[in-house]
Amino acid sequence: ELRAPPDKIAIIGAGIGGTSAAYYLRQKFGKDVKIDLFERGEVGGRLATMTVRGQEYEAGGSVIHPLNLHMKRFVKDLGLSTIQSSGGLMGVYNGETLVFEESSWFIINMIKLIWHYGFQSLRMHMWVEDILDKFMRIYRYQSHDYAFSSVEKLLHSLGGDEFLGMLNRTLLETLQKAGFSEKFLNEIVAPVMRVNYGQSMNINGFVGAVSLSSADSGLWAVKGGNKLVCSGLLQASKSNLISGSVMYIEEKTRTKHTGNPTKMYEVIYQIGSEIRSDVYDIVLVATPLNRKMSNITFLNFDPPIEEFHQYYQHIVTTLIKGQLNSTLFSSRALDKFDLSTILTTDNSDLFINSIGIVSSVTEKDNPQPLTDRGYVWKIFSQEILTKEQILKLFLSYDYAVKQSWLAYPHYKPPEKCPSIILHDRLYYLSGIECAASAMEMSAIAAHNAALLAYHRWNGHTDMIDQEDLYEKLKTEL
Ligand SMILES: Cc1cc2nc3c(=O)[nH]c(=O)nc-3n(C[C@H](O)[C@H](O)[C@H](O)COP(=O)(O)OP(=O)(O)OC[C@H]3O[C@@H](n4cnc5c(N)ncnc54)[C@H](O)[C@@H]3O)c2cc1C
Ligand SMILES: CC(C)=CCC/C(C)=C/CC/C(C)=C/CSC[C@H](N)C(=O)O
Repeated sequence: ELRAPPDKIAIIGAGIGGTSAAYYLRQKFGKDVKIDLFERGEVGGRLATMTVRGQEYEAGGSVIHPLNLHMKRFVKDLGLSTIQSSGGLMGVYNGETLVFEESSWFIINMIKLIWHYGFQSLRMHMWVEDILDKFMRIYRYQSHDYAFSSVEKLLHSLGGDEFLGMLNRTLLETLQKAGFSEKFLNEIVAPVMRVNYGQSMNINGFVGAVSLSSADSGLWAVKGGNKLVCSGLLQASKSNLISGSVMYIEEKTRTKHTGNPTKMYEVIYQIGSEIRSDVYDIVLVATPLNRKMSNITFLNFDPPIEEFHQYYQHIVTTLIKGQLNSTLFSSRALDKFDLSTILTTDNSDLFINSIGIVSSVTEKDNPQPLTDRGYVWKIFSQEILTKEQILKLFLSYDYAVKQSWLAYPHYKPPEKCPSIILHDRLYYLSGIECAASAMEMSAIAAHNAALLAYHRWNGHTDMIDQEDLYEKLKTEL
């Protein structure tokens, strides 16, 4: 039996987490609930574009895995189009030389990989596929409406103790134990961690596997920019966008129309210089809770809401239109240099994590030079590049634009993930980033939080934290 739906729900943050939460909450609670979505910056959050010579390029979250089914579903439901990310040829630079270079011939590439690393590349592919296979169980659970009250319980339901173990050990320990060689780890795995998460192989094994899955074929992006998914979900959910910054959330007792005193949440926010507030039955926080990023204070909760101190990694995205100084990486002249992405090994002397040619958000998979003076290159670095560093990388350039991010958690296993249930009807989505930060992870957390809020509202405890779900759903068929 269902209780009357809540009157009002607040969501804080209009990135992919907050907007997909609005979408799923609307599906569960129906048309009558009022959903307010608070955003202090741009809708999209870490999905954003930068403009170079009138063309837009992804500056934050850019590629989506072919098996990221929530993202795929959003694009379909919202009537958006996709673009395949081709990537081109990749090389790995160690500060002195290219230690590995892809070939455009599939067979030559295979021979090169086997020559350098034996069959480790194939073994790695199989290791990642096995993890992805288990990870995919989440779609089955969520399509049957099951929810989890913690990130650890969610991961355990997917991959049992193996997944929890991955959260508690470094990728390096996990892969060394699995028998991968130092050479393969340093020359192939570490560069993938640097381009994706700006960190070393000391990140947890789970995020390491997510990162390695980005080497699969079939990656894609949304035509016009990935952030279109967020604006589309906002519109489709018929939520009310409030362009303000949430400062406090306070527990309050209010007498509702039933005449009963009810615990509610007051959200106090700032628009320009004006402070306003409103009360809600349910609140979802869809932004990392720390002083530097969201700066939200919880008032008068008993017991108090714990403080979160997750440190987020600083990453700079720089887009440069220019002619690469290929001699920095190889003795070959520019016209013989066919790499379009250069990853780097874990070398502290290097001032970039990666550099690669990028397509605009409207181009098909084959990037074109904007003029004969060069392609647009995307560089990831730990710090803002100096003019001297840019001039080292490019023979000439005529446009540069940058964006600094507190991009993703600084992973340091063992990871203790923050609670999803912060208080009776107060939920936290972004804690899932402790396992891995990616668009799909935020969408999964959003679906889970919407289901959790719905079942807890209606007292459906049997739909929460069910053990052995995989077996149960198998026999249900
Ligand atoms: C450079 C970079 C590259 C990436 N590449 C990829 C990739 O290729 N593929 C992939 O899957 N993922 C990628 N990611 C990760 C992905 O972008 C994020 O995991 C995802 O976008 C997080 O979405 P979110 O909604 O959870 O958080 P966010 O996008 O951070 O949204 C939170 C929102 O809350 C708002 N907010 C914060 N505090 C307040 C407040 N007090 N009041 C009101 N609003 C507030 C913020 O302004 C923000 O818009 C990348 C990230 C970065 C930075
Ligand atoms: C969640 C699962 C199962 C898969 C996601 C795989 C994926 C697309 C990971 C990428 C994560 C990430 C943070 C990438 C950052 S850099 C992306 C890209 N190389 C770029 O150049 O922008």
